[in-house]
Amino acid sequence: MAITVKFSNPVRDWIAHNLGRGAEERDIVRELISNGTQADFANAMVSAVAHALRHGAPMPDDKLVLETEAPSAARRRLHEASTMRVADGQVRVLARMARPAATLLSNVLAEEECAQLISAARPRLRPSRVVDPITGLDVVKDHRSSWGMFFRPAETALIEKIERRIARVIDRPVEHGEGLQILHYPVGAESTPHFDFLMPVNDANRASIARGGQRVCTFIMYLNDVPAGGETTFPDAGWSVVPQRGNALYFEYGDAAGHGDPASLHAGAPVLEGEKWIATKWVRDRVFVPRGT
Ligand SMILES: O=C(O)CCC(=O)C(=O)O
Ligand SMILES: [Fe+2]
Repeated sequence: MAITVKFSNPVRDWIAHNLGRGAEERDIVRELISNGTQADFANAMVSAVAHALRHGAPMPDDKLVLETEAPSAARRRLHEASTMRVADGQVRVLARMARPAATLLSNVLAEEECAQLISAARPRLRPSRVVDPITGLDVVKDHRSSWGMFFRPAETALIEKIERRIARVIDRPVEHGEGLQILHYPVGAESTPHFDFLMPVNDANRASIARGGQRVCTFIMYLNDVPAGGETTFPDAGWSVVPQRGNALYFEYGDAAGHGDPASLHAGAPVLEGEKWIATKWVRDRVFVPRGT
């Protein structure tokens, strides 16, 4: 069974125009969502136009036919036990979510490890860059932006130890992980709604997918307590996770056919008081080869 949604031609042309300028699909989806389009539809509209452009197929005209069957929800891979033994401790499961498939964990990082990650990252932080959905250019946003840096895989003994622990918890090979990213959000900074999976609409994303396949899951570790704000929110699911030092949020979005789950749309809410530090590990379908190696 399928449903038909109205898809006005000016919106279609606006999407095609931005794809043609090299804007990322996820940024165009985000822009549509912030203008009131439901996430599933925004995703479907942008995919339909991108598909037509890529294959020289006719553009959708005035309407879009969607299969009513929901994209298969990512299968939750974390096992059912309430605790998981790792080399140097025990990770505890606090909560689970069916869609997006997600698990909230505590006792993932020790207080000392959080402090060490922050002090190793601090001198290497750079303003986070985003792709402008209109121009497709990589730009530093404004004062609301976060600051970030990447560690190389296994860069130090501490990073290697944490990467092995994550691999054990999520039951995927350590080699499938991208380098660990540290993000720092000062007061007022946020991360607007986005998907973590990569849309193969520009050269950078296609090259990235070629270096390890699609992203399939995300593991966010909270390095400090945030006095107010800074939750990781899932607008479609109506769920938000409060940052607490040492906890981690795991969520999945890859299905067997390599499609991202639209329910995995997420954001970092503005920090209202204090600051927020997180460490994120994005995990690929295959062995990830870092750029320039
Ligand atoms: O800041 C957050 O809580 C979300 C971060 C995020 O979306 C990411 O690292 O991919
Ligand atoms: Fe994200």
